[in-house]
Amino acid sequence: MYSNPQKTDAAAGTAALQIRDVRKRYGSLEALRGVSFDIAPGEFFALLGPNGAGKSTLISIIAGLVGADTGSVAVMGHDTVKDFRAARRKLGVVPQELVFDPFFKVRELLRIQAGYYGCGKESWPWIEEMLERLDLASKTEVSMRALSGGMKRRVLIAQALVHKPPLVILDEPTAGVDVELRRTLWAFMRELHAQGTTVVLTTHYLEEAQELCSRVAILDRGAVQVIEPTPQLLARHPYRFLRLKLAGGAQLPESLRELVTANVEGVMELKLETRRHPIGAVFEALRSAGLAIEDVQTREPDLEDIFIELTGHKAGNGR
Ligand SMILES: Nc1ncnc2c1ncn2[C@@H]1O[C@H](COP(=O)(O)OP(=O)(O)OP(=O)(O)O)[C@@H](O)[C@H]1O
Repeated sequence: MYSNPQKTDAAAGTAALQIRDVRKRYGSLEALRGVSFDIAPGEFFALLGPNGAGKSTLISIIAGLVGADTGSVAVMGHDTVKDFRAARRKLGVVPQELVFDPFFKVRELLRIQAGYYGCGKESWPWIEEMLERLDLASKTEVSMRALSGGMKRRVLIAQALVHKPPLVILDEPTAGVDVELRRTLWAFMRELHAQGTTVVLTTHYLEEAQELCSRVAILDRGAVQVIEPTPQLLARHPYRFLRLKLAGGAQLPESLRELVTANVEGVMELKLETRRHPIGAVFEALRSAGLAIEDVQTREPDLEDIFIELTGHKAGNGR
């Protein structure tokens, strides 16, 4: 079983991840402009942002793969530069890119990876458990180069977890993967989280972040725009959406047209600010214009709406 990796660190009150004023330039481009935040042990945290926001740069700095120009990062209290080895042992990163050694077989690769962290045969039962859980049991003797993209991603996930790190960072783990792997991965991560693992996730699928993560940071142009518990972020926007289809394909009265945010085959979506446009007033305007409603639905704003409002970008999964 996966023993609780968090107990000692949580008891000591140490942040799982502490980021202090991290800056990074690539030539004239400021990829990170002074990023600071903490993640507490046991959080399921979403790091979101449009393309180019700086998420992967920040993750590479946390993993010690890229150096920050200034600032510091500590994983479970271990500085990622001064105390690199200890910090690295506390961290598992599932990278966005499929990077692997093509010649190793799956089980062999995982055992070697465990060895890098100083874990010997005592880690083998955990490796076998992960092979089962990630549906890799039939691939243990297959070499990496012969695996499909989805299977390679499963191995990368196992590779990141091989030393049972208390902090796991997943960089776009579900980009381009099938529904089955997505389900397997989230069930597995939820279980590890329930046992004490701190999880940080970047994703363009905001419904995943909304469902899984208790707190969200939105990074944009190298800076943290917002960092809040998910329910608070969802609740602070005083509007809702009304989807309407009018009988006979009729058009809306002039006074309501400015509220339309989408119109697909006669189904219109209106964004209603709760105070300025009470729903009753919309129905009243339709009734006095002699218009009949064929279908109606309301929808609360979700993380995707809030992301668009804050960054001016779609997160990437469309709707
Ligand atoms: N090695 C590099 N050399 C030069 N510029 C880089 C390098 N790595 C990243 N950048 C630039 O830094 C900015 C931040 O990139 P980064 O990959 O961190 O963003 P991201 O939020 O992870 O984006 P995505 O969601 O597309 O992965 C981008 O403008 C990118 O082009």
